[in-house]
Amino acid sequence: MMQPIRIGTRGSKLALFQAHHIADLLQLQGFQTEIVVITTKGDKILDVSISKIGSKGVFTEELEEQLASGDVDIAVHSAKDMPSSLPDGFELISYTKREKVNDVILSHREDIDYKNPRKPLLLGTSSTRRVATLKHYYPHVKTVEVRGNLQTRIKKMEEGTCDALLLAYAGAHRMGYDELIRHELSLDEFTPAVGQGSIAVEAFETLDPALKKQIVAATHHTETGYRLRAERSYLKILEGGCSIPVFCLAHYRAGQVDMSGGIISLDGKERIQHEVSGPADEAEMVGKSLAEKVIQSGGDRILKEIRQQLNN
Ligand SMILES: NCc1[nH]cc(CCC(=O)O)c1CC(=O)O
Repeated sequence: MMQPIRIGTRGSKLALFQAHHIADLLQLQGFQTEIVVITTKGDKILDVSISKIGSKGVFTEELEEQLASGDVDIAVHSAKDMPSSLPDGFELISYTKREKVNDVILSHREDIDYKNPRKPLLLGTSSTRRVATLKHYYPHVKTVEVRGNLQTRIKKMEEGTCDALLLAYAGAHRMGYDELIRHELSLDEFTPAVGQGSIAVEAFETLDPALKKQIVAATHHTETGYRLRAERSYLKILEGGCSIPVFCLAHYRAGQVDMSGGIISLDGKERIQHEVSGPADEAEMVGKSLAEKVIQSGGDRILKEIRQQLNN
């Protein structure tokens, strides 16, 4: 009998949900699966903001060690959490069908009105993109850093740390918190982070090519793939780790990718955004052309300033 496909994942509820989703897709094609939980540095360090630890690899390093040693066949991640370049030999081989990509406001309270400057509001988030975007469009909204997994964040909100949380719809939905969603934020203002809403499968170069092909066939969503390739190519040039507020969203339409994306200064004062379109089978080129447009119109200066501010 064939060995089960060993799926490496972090142990958070969201990560396990995502790993089980991949397992389900593989089982539908007749594969046996086994889920292997791996603890990463990022799971252990809870008291320091990720933008200060340096985002690179804190949630992926241990998973990649086990991929390289062959202890697991694939690793499953939120596509959004994956750096734009992976270490040598590693590859994102598939992306699942993308969830709704919006950010949402989650709260037990029903009277959350983020648009009204006369209503004080304290939003919990730990994303520099979301904080800067709020400062830009809704400067009256106060923010407080709330870290940890979704369950921890909700607990902190219940303890009074904040009135509401600003999160990705995808995570809130996967964790079953739909009934707490009070607002779905517009994609024009809160353009999501690259890859938001899709689950990525990572493999090492030693994975058997025939098996790899079957895993891709079982888990990959072609349109999402074009969108994410375009967005990740944009991210690669902007070198935006998750601490740098770059944003980008690609849509797929009749063989084309249409992209909108940019960068926002940490204080929210400057926001650059551009749009590009191009053939989906040249998604990387399209992402690159968007990056060049953003860089040339002042994005390089904003990026430099952000790097300096984060290093202080
Ligand atoms: N930054 C953490 C993270 N990574 C992926 C998700 C949600 C799921 C997704 O976007 O695919 C979240 C939570 C959030 O941003 O609110």
